[in-house]
Amino acid sequence: MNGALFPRGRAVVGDGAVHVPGWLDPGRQRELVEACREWARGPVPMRHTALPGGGVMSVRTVCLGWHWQPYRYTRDAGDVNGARVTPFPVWLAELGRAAVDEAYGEGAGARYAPDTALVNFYEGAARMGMHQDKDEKSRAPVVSLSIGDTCVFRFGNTRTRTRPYTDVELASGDLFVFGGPSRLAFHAVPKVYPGTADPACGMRAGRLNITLRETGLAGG
Ligand SMILES: O=C(O)CCC(=O)C(=O)O
Ligand SMILES: [Fe+2]
Repeated sequence: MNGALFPRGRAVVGDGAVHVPGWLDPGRQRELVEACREWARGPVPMRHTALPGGGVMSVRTVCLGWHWQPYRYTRDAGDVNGARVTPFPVWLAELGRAAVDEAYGEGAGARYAPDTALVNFYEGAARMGMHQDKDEKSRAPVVSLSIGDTCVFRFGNTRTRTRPYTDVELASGDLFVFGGPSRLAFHAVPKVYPGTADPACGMRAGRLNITLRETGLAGG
């Protein structure tokens, strides 16, 4: 229950969108934080993604398996240092399958084969505006894992970047899966609450979010 005064329950936020609070225990969170620290070192360093309009994203991101840059996936990080991205670990795909099982029921994750992860680090005033995850050819679910500070995760609809949407608090250890009719729903992180992370998660400050996806792209 994470010591919360009001234990947060599992919630279906939309058709195919499931929030499972506290899915990762503190030991698993610390392992993921350690892995993220390693991935952030390179060969492609964690960076503020440059946007086509000239701005940069406020979060810092490092990718596994395939490198995402607006708005495509490549093996090499042409917009950073040209290096090939860190391979997608087998154990992370297994965690993804367990997450899909947890969200949709035993066996649902059997064929889930994520081949890319975006690791986002939010510190200070970093946030993320309303967008769809639509650069993947596959429409397999997105698995989202959160560690560190609690945030507001805004989960909207597939038609507009405006209402109706639901604001959900994602805390350290929470799982959120969106697939099926919700796969292309607009979503955002309008706010992170600084200093809300339980130190047992392995982070002193900031928020980590790892999304697992299937690119639907072949080979390498
Ligand atoms: O940080 C989050 O919870 C969401 C991240 C996200 O939407 C993305 O990386 O596309
Ligand atoms: Fe997203």
